[in-house]
Amino acid sequence: MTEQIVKPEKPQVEEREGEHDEELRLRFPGDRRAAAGASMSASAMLRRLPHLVRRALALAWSADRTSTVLLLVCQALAGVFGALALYATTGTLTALLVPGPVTGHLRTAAPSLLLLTASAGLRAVLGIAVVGLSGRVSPRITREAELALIAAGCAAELKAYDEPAYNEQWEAADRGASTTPDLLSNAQDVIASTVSLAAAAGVLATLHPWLVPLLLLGSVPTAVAAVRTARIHYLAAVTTNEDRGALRVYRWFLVDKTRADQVRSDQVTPFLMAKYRRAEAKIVAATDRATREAAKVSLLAALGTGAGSALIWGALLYLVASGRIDLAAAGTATFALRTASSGLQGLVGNGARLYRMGLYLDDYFSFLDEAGGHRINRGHLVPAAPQLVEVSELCHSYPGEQQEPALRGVSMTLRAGEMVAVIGQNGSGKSTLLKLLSGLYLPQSGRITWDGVPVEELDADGMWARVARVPQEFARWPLGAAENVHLGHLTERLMADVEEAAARTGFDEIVARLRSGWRTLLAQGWWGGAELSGGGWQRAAVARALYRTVRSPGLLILDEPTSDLDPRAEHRILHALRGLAPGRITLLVTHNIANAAVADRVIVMDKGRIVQAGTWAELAARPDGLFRELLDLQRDRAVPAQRAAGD
Ligand SMILES: Nc1ncnc2c1ncn2[C@@H]1O[C@H](COP(=O)(O)OP(=O)(O)OP(=O)(O)O)[C@@H](O)[C@H]1O
Repeated sequence: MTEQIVKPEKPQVEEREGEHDEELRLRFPGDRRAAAGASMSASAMLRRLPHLVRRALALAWSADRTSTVLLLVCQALAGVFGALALYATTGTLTALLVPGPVTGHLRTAAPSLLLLTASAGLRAVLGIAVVGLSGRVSPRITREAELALIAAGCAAELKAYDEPAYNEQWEAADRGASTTPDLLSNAQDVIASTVSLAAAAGVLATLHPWLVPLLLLGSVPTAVAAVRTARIHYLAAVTTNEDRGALRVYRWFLVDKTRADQVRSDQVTPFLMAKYRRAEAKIVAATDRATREAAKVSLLAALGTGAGSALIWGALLYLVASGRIDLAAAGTATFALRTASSGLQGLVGNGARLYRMGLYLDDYFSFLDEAGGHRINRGHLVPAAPQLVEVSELCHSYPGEQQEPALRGVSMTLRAGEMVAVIGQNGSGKSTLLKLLSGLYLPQSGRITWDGVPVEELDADGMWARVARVPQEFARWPLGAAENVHLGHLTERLMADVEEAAARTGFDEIVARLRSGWRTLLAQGWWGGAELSGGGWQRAAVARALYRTVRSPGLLILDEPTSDLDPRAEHRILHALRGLAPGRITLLVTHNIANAAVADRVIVMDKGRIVQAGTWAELAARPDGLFRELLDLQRDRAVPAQRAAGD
């Protein structure tokens, strides 16, 4: 009998938005930033601009001094030659437009013509130099801005990442960083337009005193509209922050290698794509709204500008008709007016762009200064490896209305040479406790002291230098096998220490099977890269912590370090931990109650509290309590059917 092959149906996607269809929200709320942007008036921005331009110049300076100086010089000279060319043009026109034989006029106009040709030529050459130098400086500024942003991000306290506001500030700063090189070129354009406008206005002023005020009056609608539309677009960008953040997250989850298998086997693509489309639709709607609003403003401005033009050309006609200026002067004025209005338009357009960039850059530089208000700012005492760590009444809550406190009044004492196992159900606060003991979070209430000194008074880097840890979700660094162990912390016996740490976890056996051994890049998908098994990566993570103990850290903190390991590898690591225990404080979180027996003491956590403590044997001997319950459950492997059969 043959089985019929049925074409599988495409998975149906729930398109409806309901209570079970949550969108990514509130992680990137843009409302507060939008309010801040909306309240930043053009005059306030005008006051801040010199400061922002100075900082952008400082970035350019640190990126490439020579090119920055050359760029500024070339830009200034181009402006000067532009102005000279304009004066020479008006001189030429004045000489040519007077009545009489043209040959005579040509002779009179010759010096102006010569000046015009030379100035225009030099300006063109300088313009090319400016483009070339900008092309050189811009990518360097981008890199410099990016590095400064990354450094500021790394200088923030870990708790910042739990705050939605921090993510919002990071997003805004990231966008600001990408506008830094544009700010410089835009500032140059503003300078160039100003020079050209000033030159043309100078010419107009000599022809008749009315012309300049009229010209400026006529440009008011364009200027107001330019600033308003800049703000409209900025606000549209800011209020769609969370949706753009969501797009990035969906995109990343859909295309990243680490989840590629689940994307396929769970057939999640249509579902996430639908969410992607919904987020994108919101951005498009906001952008369309902004475009419509901006178009209305521009239309009104165009009407105003038209009226302004009519006014100035009417005034010029009146001046000629009433004999206040002659025909030659009128010709010159026409030319100067065209130059002036194109300079003015450039000034207004670039000024408005500068204003908009200023809003973004303000976000960027504020983040650099404060790391989103979370810059690490602790004491300066550099600690030695602690002999005694005391914890008293420690509490910790993560931000968010949904969150119960993760730790509620934890007290404990840890002594050098002691190994303590921490067990408890999921969410009982074990990892949070380890993060506080590692100095990654500071106590919100209660105290942690190292040899009597509160952790707030210790230098953060000095503290972390004393800690070796295996986090629950350890990094799979896209680095070489040896680099994955030493992470750039080089010891005198570098490879011997790396190999020794690896031998304690069995990572050495895995490396021995790699074609390029310790030099193998652990990043599949890159040339020469290799991928490890889950257990292989965990062995590397534990080897990394053990390598750090070579530099004698005082705390060895391991959060489920053997969860992915086979029994042989697990046994080897527990054995190694026991061997390393003298001389340091070792903390081991494990869900395998049997493994906790390697520790001198076991503490049991429940709902953020320590509910039991003692040696493994003492706790196991008690007839009740959470430890006993968890142990019994772990030992009970008879499924109900087997039990029934045994009855
Ligand atoms: N970064 C975070 N932001 C918000 N809440 C968090 C964060 N990390 C942990 N929590 C919450 O804090 C509580 C304690 O979490 P923790 O990870 O410390 O528990 P745990 O005992 O290590 O759990 P598990 O055994 O599942 O690893 C949980 O309710 C968890 O949802």
